[in-house]
Amino acid sequence: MLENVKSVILVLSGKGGVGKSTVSTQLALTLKERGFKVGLLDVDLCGPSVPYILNLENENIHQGTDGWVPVYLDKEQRLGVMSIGFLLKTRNDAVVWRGPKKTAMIKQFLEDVYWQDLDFLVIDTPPGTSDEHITVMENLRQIPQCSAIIVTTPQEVAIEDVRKEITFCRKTGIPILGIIENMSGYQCPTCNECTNIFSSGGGKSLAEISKLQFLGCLPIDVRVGKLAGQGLAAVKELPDSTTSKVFNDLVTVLAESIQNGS
Ligand SMILES: Nc1ncnc2c1ncn2[C@@H]1O[C@H](COP(=O)(O)OP(=O)(O)OP(=O)(O)O)[C@@H](O)[C@H]1O
Ligand code: SF4
Repeated sequence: MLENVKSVILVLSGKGGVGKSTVSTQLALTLKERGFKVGLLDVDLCGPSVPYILNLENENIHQGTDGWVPVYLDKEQRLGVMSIGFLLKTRNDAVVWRGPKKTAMIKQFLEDVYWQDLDFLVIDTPPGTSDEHITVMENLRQIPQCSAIIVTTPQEVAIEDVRKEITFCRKTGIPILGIIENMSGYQCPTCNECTNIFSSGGGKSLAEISKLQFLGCLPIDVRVGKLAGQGLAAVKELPDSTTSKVFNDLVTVLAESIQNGS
């Protein structure tokens, strides 16, 4: 049930492993820290890692009178989480369902979860442009306030996949809020020096070419990697980090967008 949701943010990536779940969870945590009511929906059926990242692996979802009740990270219920991972016995249980069963499950997740009034619903989607993607997109097309953030890494191959993702979004009519470049250089935890291990700037130039907003570069930061499994927000634990700045700036953009109703 999405009637009580003001704004839906899809987090997309052209391929797996680029940090989509890290971005989805840190975005949801930053929104919560900034005082918004947030839902995080993990429909990445290939690798539902959100319960692990938020340290909610032993939690269960249950059916309430109004629908499935999300798992709340905090007593105040400011961040509710729903993931296919809650239905699996262990994180390593691969979801081997075939297409129709997967799409039915995603549809159910979009329609039958009882979200209380939310400012933002962040959706961690499966990588690529698969059937699951199309189901998510088709169901979200009708929501007036739905937009996408695309996550990429600086390398050429990832960028090529992102081009396909942009074309896909444009075809489905979902507005793209912008591009984030993750794993953009290695940030030394001791001196904060950032070293570009591979190339850099690919995400930014792709944003320019595609006439999209560039939402920032997130470096590889081992401290951010270590937050996974603990459910902690980089903006709170590492307030002086580049990661914290990028997420705070992104939330400022999102806050303005719901204020303006755009
Ligand atoms: N900026 C970063 N700094 C340090 N580690 C990172 C960063 N981004 C991601 N990671 C680490 O890289 C790994 C992959 O990240 P994540 O699970 O977020 O990617 P994904 O794109 O969601 O992958 P999948 O497609 O498998 O779901 C994780 O171990 C995560 O902790
Ligand atoms: S300056 Fe270089 S060697 Fe020194 S702590 Fe930073 S990255 Fe490590």
